[in-house]
Amino acid sequence: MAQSSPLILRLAAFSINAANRAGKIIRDVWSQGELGIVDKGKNDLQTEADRSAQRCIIASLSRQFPNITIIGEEGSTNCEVPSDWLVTESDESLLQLNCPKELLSVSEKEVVVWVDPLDGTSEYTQGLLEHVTVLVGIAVGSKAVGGIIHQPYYGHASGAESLGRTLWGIKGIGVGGFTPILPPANQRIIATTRSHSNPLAEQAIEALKADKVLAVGGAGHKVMLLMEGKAHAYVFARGTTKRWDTCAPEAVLEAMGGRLTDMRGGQYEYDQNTIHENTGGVLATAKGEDHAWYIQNIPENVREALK
Ligand SMILES: Nc1ncnc2c1ncn2[C@@H]1O[C@H](COP(=O)(O)O)[C@@H](OP(=O)(O)O)[C@H]1O
Ligand SMILES: [Mg+2]
Ligand SMILES: [Mg+2]
Ligand SMILES: [Mg+2]
Repeated sequence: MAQSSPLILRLAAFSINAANRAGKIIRDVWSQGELGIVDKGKNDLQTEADRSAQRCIIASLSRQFPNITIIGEEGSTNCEVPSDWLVTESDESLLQLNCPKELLSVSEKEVVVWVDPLDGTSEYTQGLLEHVTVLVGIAVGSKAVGGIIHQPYYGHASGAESLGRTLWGIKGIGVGGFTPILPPANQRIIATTRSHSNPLAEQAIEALKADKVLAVGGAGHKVMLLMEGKAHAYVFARGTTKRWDTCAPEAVLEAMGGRLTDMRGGQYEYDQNTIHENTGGVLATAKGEDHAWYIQNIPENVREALK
């Protein structure tokens, strides 16, 4: 790895390969057919794919970057992993990018990486494989600055021979791995949860009078819909996603001009001492300038409930 590249670029370049490796583990667990499902709470599933993908990512990252803080959804994990899960190479194309001044001299101690090894577990267990993503979010201080979203089953529905793609974004640099498309003007398409709604979350969606509501799995998947012009907003008026669900999606979306905040427009913090719950819900827009409209049109009782 080119040691001369700034840490943020080396970390993002390495995380791309780690997320790709985790995606292969997710496909392997699925095709072997033993999902090993555990319910961590109420409708809060974990599978062997979540556990193994997290071990792969954390073991690989912590060997390469021993002084960064890594927080993964599936808790502290045993870092002894099969040798073929250990990633050692990076996606070289990122190392040549121009790094913005404010990120040039970031040190490992300032970095927190938020890992969601498998986002959309509920949908994964039901075979809705295109909803699944692997999320690696990079925070400096309390800000989400970079994100990797790997979609292990991209191409599955169209019968593609080689599956998977990896999207990335770094604030101040831009995005890669896909072509950003703005959603159609004069329409309102809203993406929301498929498996974790409640009456308050439904009330918020109804108040926004969408032309179409897309109820799909995964925070990563919903933000991808915004980035590819398939939805205008992602609205989830419930405080049950966590920082690893939003760190990478926020960074990639904001690197291309969108926004992701709580339902009142407040930015989440991603430093190592922050709480994990996104207690204020999730509001993301493809065009950041639309954000204020959504905040204004979300009923006051919903915003109050998510304080
Ligand atoms: N009530 C709840 N309980 C557990 N997890 C929840 C939840 N509401 C949202 N989440 C998690 O937030 C992410 C996005 O939710 P959704 O797909 O419903 O929009 C998923 O991440 P994971 O699949 O990584 O756990 C989901 O499990
Ligand atoms: Mg989960
Ligand atoms: Mg998740
Ligand atoms: Mg997960």
